[in-house]
Amino acid sequence: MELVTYADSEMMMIELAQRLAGELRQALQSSDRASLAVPGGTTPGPIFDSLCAADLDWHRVSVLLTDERWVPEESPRSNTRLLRQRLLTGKAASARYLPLHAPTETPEEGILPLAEAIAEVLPLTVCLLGMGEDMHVASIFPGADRLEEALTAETILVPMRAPGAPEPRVTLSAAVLSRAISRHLVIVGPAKREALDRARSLPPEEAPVAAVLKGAVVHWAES
Ligand SMILES: O=C(O)[C@H](O)[C@@H](O)[C@H](O)[C@H](O)COP(=O)(O)O
Repeated sequence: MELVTYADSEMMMIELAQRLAGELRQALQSSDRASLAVPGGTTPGPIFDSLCAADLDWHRVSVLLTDERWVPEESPRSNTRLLRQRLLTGKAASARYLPLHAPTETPEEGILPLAEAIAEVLPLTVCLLGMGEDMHVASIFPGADRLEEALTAETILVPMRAPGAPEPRVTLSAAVLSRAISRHLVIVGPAKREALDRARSLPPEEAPVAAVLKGAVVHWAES
């Protein structure tokens, strides 16, 4: 992996948005379509605010989440809601959105058609990832019920229940995430930097992020 450090997170978010847009633009020069997977959580909002204004053929881009909490879109915990408010707006409003949530009670009941639609845009052209201090990536948590499947199976989408996650989740598998043509991990603060350093010498069962680090670019700002 490559580590890029920034003087402050505000600059990092702007530069990273430009880089992601540049990679998508370049991919669209040689392909009809490109795909972009992004995380939810609290970190990527400012990246979305810049990226949604990028000048590119958004109607040829499929956008999806790396993982979603199984909650209705009206919930403040919904990553879809974050995406609609801050990424799928402005110029990016014409992107094709591939949902990771369906109105069923459990993810098991709803994910099959979602996974079939995602299969059509693989491998991902560009994948942005976040990471938790517990070294989870997307919703692949240490101690989760289907951790092994998410780390080793060829499945596209895996339902997940984890001790640290208040509701069921659905996540792209490590197989899908690690095959993205371009992979970026964005983290802020000393605690996440320490977690990243720890993860580099741990097996993915203990530090799931380790499964996607090879060939990735990590972007870090102290604050
Ligand atoms: O839905 C989510 O929570 C995410 O996609 C998740 O993988 C996130 O990237 C990390 O938990 C970091 O979250 P923060 O950015 O909030 O620290």
